Amino acid sequence: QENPIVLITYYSQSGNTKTLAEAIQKGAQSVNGVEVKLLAIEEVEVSDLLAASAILVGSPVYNANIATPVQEFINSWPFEGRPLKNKIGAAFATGGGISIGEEGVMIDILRSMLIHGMIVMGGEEVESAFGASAITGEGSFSNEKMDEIFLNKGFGLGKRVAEAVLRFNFPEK
Ligand SMILES: Cc1cc2nc3c(=O)[nH]c(=O)nc-3n(C[C@H](O)[C@H](O)[C@H](O)COP(=O)(O)O)c2cc1C
Repeated sequence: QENPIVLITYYSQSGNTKTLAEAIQKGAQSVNGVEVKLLAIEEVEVSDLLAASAILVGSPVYNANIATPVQEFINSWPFEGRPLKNKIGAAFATGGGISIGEEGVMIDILRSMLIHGMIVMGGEEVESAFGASAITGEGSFSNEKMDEIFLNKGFGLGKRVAEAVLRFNFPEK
């Protein structure tokens, strides 16, 4: 039998959300028994969504909201018959500044997932309760390299989602 698939997908203009997605990928890959796929949203086919047992979606914060291409991507998901029901869902986001949008963006993503009947979850620690988020442009977090604190949140989210997939092992609809 093939391993269940964890799909990590993101939109990223300047690379930050992709970097966080890669940390999530490492966390998911640290769990034996799952296949991990990392794709930009524009590369995702409906078949990728249907084949996945878990879907993690990441967006940059744009004017305190989810980036439009990410919302359009989610709006394109198949809904008739609710084929994404019972898949595990999680969110991640990067924002330039502290407390100017990332939490809202993650909640927006989780809300859309709930409409699809997905089972949503957050990260490992209370600091990633809504998902993994990173600040990329304020104070000491404006470095070229993403701060370790955020990469660890990403790793923890990926690991937790992969473990949940194995634990629940939802039957395919
Ligand atoms: C049009 C636009 C609007 C933005 N608005 C916000 C905002 O409201 N709050 C915030 O924290 N960051 C904001 N940012 C900063 C981005 O969220 C941040 O740089 C993010 O890490 C970019 O992700 P990326 O490198 O994956 O494209 C904005 C960036 C752009 C381009």
